[in-house]
Amino acid sequence: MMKKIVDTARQAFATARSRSLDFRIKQLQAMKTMIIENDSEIRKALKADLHKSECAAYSYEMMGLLAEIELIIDNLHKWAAPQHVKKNLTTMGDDVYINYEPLGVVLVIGAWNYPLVVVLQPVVGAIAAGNAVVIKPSEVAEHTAKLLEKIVPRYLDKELYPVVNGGVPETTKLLAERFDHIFYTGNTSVGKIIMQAAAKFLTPVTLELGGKSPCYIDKDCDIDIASRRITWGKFVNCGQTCIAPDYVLCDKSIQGKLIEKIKETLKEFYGENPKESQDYERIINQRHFKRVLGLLQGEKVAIGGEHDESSCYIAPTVLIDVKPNAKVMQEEIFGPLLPIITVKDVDEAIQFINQKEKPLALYAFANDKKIIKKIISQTSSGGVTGNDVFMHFTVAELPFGGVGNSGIGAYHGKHSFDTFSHKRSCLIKSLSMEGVNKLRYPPYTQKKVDWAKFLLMGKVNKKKLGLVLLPFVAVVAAVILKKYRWQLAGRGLQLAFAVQRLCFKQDQ
Ligand SMILES: NC(=O)c1ccc[n+]([C@@H]2O[C@H](COP(=O)([O-])OP(=O)(O)OC[C@H]3O[C@@H](n4cnc5c(N)ncnc54)[C@H](O)[C@@H]3O)[C@@H](O)[C@H]2O)c1
Ligand SMILES: CCCCCCCCCCCCC/C=C/C=O
Repeated sequence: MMKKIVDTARQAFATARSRSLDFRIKQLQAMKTMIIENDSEIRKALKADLHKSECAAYSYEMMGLLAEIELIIDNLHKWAAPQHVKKNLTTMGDDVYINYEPLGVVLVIGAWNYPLVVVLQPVVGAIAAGNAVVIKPSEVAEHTAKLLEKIVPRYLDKELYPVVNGGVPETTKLLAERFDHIFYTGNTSVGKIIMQAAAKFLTPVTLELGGKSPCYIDKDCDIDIASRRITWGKFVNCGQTCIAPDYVLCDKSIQGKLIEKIKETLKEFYGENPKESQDYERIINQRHFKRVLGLLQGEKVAIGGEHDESSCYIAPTVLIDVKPNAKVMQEEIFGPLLPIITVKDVDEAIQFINQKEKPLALYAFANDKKIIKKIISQTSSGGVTGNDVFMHFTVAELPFGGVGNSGIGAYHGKHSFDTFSHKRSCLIKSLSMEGVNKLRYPPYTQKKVDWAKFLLMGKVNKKKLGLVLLPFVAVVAAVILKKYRWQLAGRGLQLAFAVQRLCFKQDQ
């Protein structure tokens, strides 16, 4: 069955219909219509999967997706146009450019935490670049997965963009097929399985993974503001956000104030009892509920800790005086627990961060921007936001992706288009002016080497410079005199090559 789906997509790609820019734009417009016309079904599915409110479903998933589609539609002609490049003296008369080409049949595998946007946003980039795309939503967010299987074929080309649902056995079968690119979003362990499967066919991969994103708070900082921003980023979607601040590093002297402010903010955001708030999500399933709860064991709870297995509810929870070797510090939390670890200064924080795998995001709060710049220059992470959380993710011009254990490659906006395109180097020469090529043909002489150095590397023999420069100056002048540009440019080039031939004759 998987073979048939992939073969059909490949045959559809071979018809070349996905290469037409008009076709790509129509498919992207159809996806936009799909989101708008199925607005309420999408919100219902996200509510059923993660208890997302209608507003959160729109602002954290649909809005970003619609913005991405619009950005790509508006820019596609510009991005897909051949990109002419700087030439050297031997290729001056040639057509030299980068051609953006689709890769072929791409597999997009999504995760469950933002199950609409993390599946469809890469698909938007892959369609924009002209590919066929096999879409594999996460089975863990089953309502959204089923909805996508139902609505995508109603709006998009069924052969080019099939949706495949299923769990590990189905995905394993899918991975046995040959793809031209695999774009995977999910955890690092499965990322390794994806890469192994891709290696069999030398298929390139983009791996959008996770990790423990640190958050440093300098003691010279507006704790009130920092606490509000961190509370938002940590507890939105019940902590199940790839770029959520995983843990806080701060001076012991500010720990008390931080807790007090987070407590106040939680009350403001979610009321006295977050369980009753429309805006507080749930853990995706019992397996993850048990996993997150297991990380609480033995820790000192300063805020929260309440939980209810039947509804997969875990209250926003803050842990204090957490030891660096605690269980909660050994894996990405991906739930509403915020451990605070005290450090004596920024250097100790940097050392702490650098002892761990490179995270997907890094946050630093400080009044003094130099401290933030110091952390940026002495650590590594997929992305950084200073004095806030998440915001680098929202800028389409910034590539979004990890580094090291947090991922390979990046996407968003033009970066998505690039990820799913092959940049093909193209050079088209005229069949005339063969004389110029003499220097590359044997028998070789030192003179020929000198000429090659001049023409390809710009290394100049000063004696000949004046003689050779003259005709090229003519070419430049011709370009300036637009009216006669082509005739004069042609004459100038002929003259330039004639002079070169003459020089050769003298040299031989
Ligand atoms: N970088 C990002 O953009 C981003 C976004 C969202 C989530 N994440 C990360 O994803 C993780 C959470 O997602 P998850 O991994 O629990 O999601 P998940 O369980 O939904 O798995 C992701 C996908 O991998 C597939 N899969 C699972 N096991 C597999 C196997 N053995 N072989 C082949 N395919 C398999 C699933 O079917 C699913 O489609 C976190 O680490 C989070 O940080 C990263
Ligand atoms: C009314 C609320 C508007 C808030 C908009 C902020 C958007 C922030 C986007 C964060 C989305 C994170 C998606 C993450 C994927 C990884 O897990």
